[in-house]
Amino acid sequence: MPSLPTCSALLIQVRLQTQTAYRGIVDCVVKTYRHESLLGFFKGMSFPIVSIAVVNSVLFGVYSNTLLALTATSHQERRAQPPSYTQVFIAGCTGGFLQACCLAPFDLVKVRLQNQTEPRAQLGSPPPRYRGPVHCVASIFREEGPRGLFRGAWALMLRDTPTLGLYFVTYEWLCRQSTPDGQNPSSATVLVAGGFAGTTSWMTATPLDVIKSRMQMAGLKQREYRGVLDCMVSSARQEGLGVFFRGLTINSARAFPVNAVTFLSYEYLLHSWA
Ligand SMILES: C[N+](C)(C)CCCC[C@H](N)C(=O)O
Repeated sequence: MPSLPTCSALLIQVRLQTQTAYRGIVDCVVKTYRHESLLGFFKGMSFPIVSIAVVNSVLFGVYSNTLLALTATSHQERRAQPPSYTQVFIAGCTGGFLQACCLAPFDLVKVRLQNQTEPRAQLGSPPPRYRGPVHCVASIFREEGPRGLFRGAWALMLRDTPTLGLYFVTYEWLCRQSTPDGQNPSSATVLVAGGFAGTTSWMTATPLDVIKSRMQMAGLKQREYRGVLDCMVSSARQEGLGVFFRGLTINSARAFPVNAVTFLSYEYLLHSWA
């Protein structure tokens, strides 16, 4: 997960969405590398390494337990009596909503650190605003209050609730399309269906992802927004409708391999524990 391609994709996505200094993906990569060296691409990634495990357990745990409650069929019986897509969607939305609550403060810290463009500490150069994740949490707490740690949380919940519903529906649908009735999907099917589920979900999530990142940066140097709607309207007025698609390419490309592996691990764990 914390590989160079993954970290760079996440960093570039956030910078393209919240800063106007870059002309596109390549320009952002070049400027980051020149100014901050290879290490610059890993900025803000130490917290996500911890939070990914927590957040994914909440998402998949809540999803499968909600499905269990809705259908009253255990995981083993599920291939013979598959849940309806509405049930899958509701369970996905529930998982998405609760994972967003856990993700909010971690994601805020990640975005703030990723947006620091200062090169690594050099003698005589002014230090960056945040020295690291813990210092970042403490500074936000001090400067913006405890609620400051949940800046952008509403936008995050709006982004994740429906799009994670769609995530599980896409996955289930693709698996059922390519698997004979009553059988378990093959590993190849799981990888492809998981990949497409990630890409579809990220494509639909991108407009609100831009708004979420901008709201997380507000309170620092950028202007304050009155809410999600205000941020949408003023971003679109100033930069045109294209603003809602910033980071789309990079989000969807990164999502394929990441979610292919995520679903393969999920299916593997379900079968080895059930
Ligand atoms: C809902 N939204 C599209 C935002 C995320 C869905 C996929 C989550 C996964 N951990 C990933 O990072 O790709």
